[in-house]
Amino acid sequence: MNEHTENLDSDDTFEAALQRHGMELDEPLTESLRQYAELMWRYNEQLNLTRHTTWDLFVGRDLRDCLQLAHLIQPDEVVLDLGSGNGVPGIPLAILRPDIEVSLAESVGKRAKVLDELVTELNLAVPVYAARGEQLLEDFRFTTIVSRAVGSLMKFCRWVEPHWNSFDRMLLVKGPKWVEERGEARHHGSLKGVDLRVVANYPLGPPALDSETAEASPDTELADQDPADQMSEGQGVVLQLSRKGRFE
Ligand SMILES: C[S@@+](CC[C@H](N)C(=O)[O-])C[C@H]1O[C@@H](n2cnc3c(N)ncnc32)[C@H](O)[C@@H]1O
Repeated sequence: MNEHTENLDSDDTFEAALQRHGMELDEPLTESLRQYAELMWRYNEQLNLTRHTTWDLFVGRDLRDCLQLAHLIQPDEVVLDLGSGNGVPGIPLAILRPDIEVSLAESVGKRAKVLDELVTELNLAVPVYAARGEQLLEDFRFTTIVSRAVGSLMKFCRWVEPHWNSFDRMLLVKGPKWVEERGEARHHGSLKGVDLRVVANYPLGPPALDSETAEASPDTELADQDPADQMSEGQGVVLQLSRKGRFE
């Protein structure tokens, strides 16, 4: 057991955490999500993937963000999780919404390999690409790109700028710093021609904490860049970015 798993509270249960956070899920979904978290925690012993190693953190941070996204996606959508890392939000989204197609893009090979093993063990039809998400847009089309804790708004706008024909919209999970990021992106002209809307707004802070933006660096262990490092009170948001006049 390493430092990232030793906090596991064996007295806590998934069901109790769901109840504390006011979430109700059907039994088959609960079982699949439990299996995902437990598998991810097992891989976490070899490769630091997350610091969310309690049911409270898994439910209050990871699942909370994924449920917000799950409500925003239309039936039959084709979704790319860009910068999937430990599988959030893509894997829970694929479990919560079996009617949509989800793919994962992860630029660091060893993390992509773990994601591949996770989806295989979970029996999910979810392709995993060991690639930069924006490069995938050269060959594939998606209706929605989802992402959490991968890069600033400005960075995302720059990555996808040449590829707007390859997707309809992005749904980015952000913490309270999104306002600063919007200022930076506007300052650099990155939001020109982009329609930016807040499509979900939900409280952060105990017991449901934040999924703040962490800059992704391939050289850094994933758990060291974990959104939990930047916990703060306030509102979590899902931002929708689309090309002006092209997505209603
Ligand atoms: C901080 S982790 C976030 C993981 C997960 N999305 C979450 O919310 O917990 C960011 C991940 O994005 C990956 N990444 C960064 N830029 C990427 C890109 N352009 N395409 C694909 N993966 C990328 C990094 O390797 C890292 O695994």
